[in-house]
Amino acid sequence: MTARVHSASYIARCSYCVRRTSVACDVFRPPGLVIYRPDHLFHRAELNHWRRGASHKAPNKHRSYSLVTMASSDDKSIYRHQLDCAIRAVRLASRLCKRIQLQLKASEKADKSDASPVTIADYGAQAIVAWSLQKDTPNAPFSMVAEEDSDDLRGSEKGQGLAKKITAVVNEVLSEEACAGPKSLSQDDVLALIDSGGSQGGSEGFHWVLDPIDGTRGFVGMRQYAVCLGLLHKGKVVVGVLGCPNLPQKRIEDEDGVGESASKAGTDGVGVIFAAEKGQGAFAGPLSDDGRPGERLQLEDPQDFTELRFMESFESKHSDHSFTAKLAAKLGVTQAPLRLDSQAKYGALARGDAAINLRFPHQDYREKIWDHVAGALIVEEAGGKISDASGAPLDFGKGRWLDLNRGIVSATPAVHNALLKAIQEVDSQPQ
Ligand SMILES: Nc1ncnc2c1ncn2[C@@H]1O[C@H](COP(=O)(O)O)[C@@H](O)[C@H]1OP(=O)(O)O
Ligand SMILES: [Mg+2]
Repeated sequence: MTARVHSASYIARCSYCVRRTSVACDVFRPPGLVIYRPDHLFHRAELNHWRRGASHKAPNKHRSYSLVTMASSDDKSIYRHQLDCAIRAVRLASRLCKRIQLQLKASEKADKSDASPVTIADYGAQAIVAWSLQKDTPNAPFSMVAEEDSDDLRGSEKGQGLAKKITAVVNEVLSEEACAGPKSLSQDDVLALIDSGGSQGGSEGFHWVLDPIDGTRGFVGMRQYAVCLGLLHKGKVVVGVLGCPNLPQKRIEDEDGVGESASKAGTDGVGVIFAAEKGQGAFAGPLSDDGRPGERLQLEDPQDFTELRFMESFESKHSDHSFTAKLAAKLGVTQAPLRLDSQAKYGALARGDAAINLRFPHQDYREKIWDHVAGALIVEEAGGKISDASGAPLDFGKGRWLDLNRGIVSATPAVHNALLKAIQEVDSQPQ
């Protein structure tokens, strides 16, 4: 279909390698569809600049071309680059979390009711993700909707003491990173990085969405937790990454596979990263490897609903276990539920450890977008479905909150349909 194919090169800043570089414009198809080499993606601001007018010149003297519009294939190239940035950020933050959890585990005298280790890990992971994303996209406008802010770290003596410890551990982790350079971050740098997560999000533009440690109770309890990072574009999730340092790399057969798993973190077979890009599938792989995870995930509906298993929160305070038991009975499910903390459940669903993930918080709990953005895309890209309890899609473009009917259900497609029906039936039963 291509009328004529030109090839050209010009100088631009490549946001992949961050250097000024001569880049081939491999294919140019009138009336203006431009496809860039996938390994050299341009900074968004430059793309926008080119986008604005109907007839911009390529940014050097070599040749001029009419870059009329960037087709959606270019958005996809941006997503691919952002996915790589997100994977790097999540791996780095997971390393920080793992380090703190193992210290907590090793300390005989650790006071498990002391909230400071998880606090340090939470803030530290947020700072590291912000640092890594900003480093990888140096000229892009940066917007991040994240759970933490530094208010509690600035005023009191205790807060300042925590800020000092957070800064130390962030620098410790960065000092092992070749790309971090020799300069360490000051306490003010770290607090500013934490506060860069204060965006309100919305349905326009790009927004990173971060839960630095999802499942804080799982983290303290040495069970499951996840570093969860997603990217919204025009209110839709286009990139999702979950770092699950304590999740077995093999499918979980029963709860014994995930009990107190912190001691196994970092050992062979433990620690998984899930990654998905809109329209390009979901993948899983070892958290300790480099690069994109390689195992493609593809969900299939089970033949026999009685054989399937559902997942729910480990904490009964977070999801109504008695309601989910009624739903399971309605579907004819006989297996005991798999109870896991955090969005690790979405990853486990996407790779087929269980066919359903149910979340029915108690009344008055208001969901936040960072608790579902990354996991939702991973489930959908693996071929699953996610919605609220009425079947409505989740709208992540309304700000920091996720307002919905009640509950969030995700499952393989046919099971999801059956679930929505079962919810209606259980709801209409006399109490
Ligand atoms: N009362 C609550 N009801 C429902 N979810 C809650 C409640 N309190 C905290 N959460 C959130 O539930 C998520 C964990 O769910 P699960 O138990 O399924 O792993 C976490 O994001 C946690 O928030 P936070 O991240 O602030 O700890
Ligand atoms: Mg959370």
